Amino acid sequence: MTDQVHVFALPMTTRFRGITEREGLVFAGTGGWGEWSPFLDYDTPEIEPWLRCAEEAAAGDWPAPVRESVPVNATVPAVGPERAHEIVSRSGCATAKVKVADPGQSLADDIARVEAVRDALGPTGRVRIDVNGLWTVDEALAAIKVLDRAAGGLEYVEQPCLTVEELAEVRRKVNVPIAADESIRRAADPYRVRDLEAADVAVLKVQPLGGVRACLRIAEDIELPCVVSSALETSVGMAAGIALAAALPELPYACGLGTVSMFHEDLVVTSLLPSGGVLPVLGASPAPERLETDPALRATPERAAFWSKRLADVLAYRQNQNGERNIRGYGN
Ligand SMILES: O=C(O)CCC(=O)C1=CC=C[C@@H](O)[C@@H]1C(=O)O
Ligand SMILES: [Mg+2]
Repeated sequence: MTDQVHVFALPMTTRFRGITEREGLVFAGTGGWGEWSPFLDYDTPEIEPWLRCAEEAAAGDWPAPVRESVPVNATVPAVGPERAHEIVSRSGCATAKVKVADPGQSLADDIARVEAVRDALGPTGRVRIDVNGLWTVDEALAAIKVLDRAAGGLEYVEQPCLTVEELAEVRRKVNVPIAADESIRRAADPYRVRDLEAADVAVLKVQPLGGVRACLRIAEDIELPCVVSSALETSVGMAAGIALAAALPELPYACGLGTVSMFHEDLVVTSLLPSGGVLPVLGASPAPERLETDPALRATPERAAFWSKRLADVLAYRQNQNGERNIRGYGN
């Protein structure tokens, strides 16, 4: 791996998505820096679009923004009510997304967390929940009713169940809007959500879905209001999510792009952390300056070797698929 590709490992302030450390790699291109940081449990075919997003950023090939800042929601992991209240109060955001249905936790834990978030936001704030597909339809119908009351009204429920068919059934039976996340970014056909009338909102994550331009095409074709959400990127990769939120013709929801706050350290000196509930739109992704000054942010040689092989595997997969061997716009 040449010296323009750096593997990072950042400790997180709290467990989220089952991890407490975030790994990935960044590489320089002619127009900026790309971050390629697919989750470790994703296989080779699924992580290829993540690389296309990083290549687009490194090439500086983002479409023009239509706004200068984007509204951001606070993100509340499956923590206790006191910590949840603190996260939201400190965020400066008027919207909060609350993780619920975390394995090993109870509905009572979720109720307490959601009630604390409502208390922190006040009556005009917006509360959404994210289930990551972990409820059955019956569990969803019961839990949504209870959590809608606990929240003083939910803005929407993200991915209450695993399948598109289950989302559609829940949507027909509840009065709370349904947002589709995994049913879009992990689906062979992201438009089944539209075809089965399974959601009211489409969640777009720029890395899993292959970049800003790819997401704009999905947004145009899926015929649903869209919200942008991160894949827990550092500030280098977060710039791409902001670029997507900045380029969407309509942006009716605060975006889940405040997750750099989950890292103890960041790759850039001026982290992309929301101020007053918004993030500024950047023309290009920022350079990971701190990798030069703080070697502790770099991954171990063993992990760097893991990521080097992961990159080689996805490039070999790409070659088998369509004959391209190198990172687009960047020779190895
Ligand atoms: O949308 C947000 O508020 C933050 C991002 C977020 O919730 C997620 C990021 C990546 C994977 C998941 O853990 C989760 C999600 O499902 O949206
Ligand atoms: Mg989600």
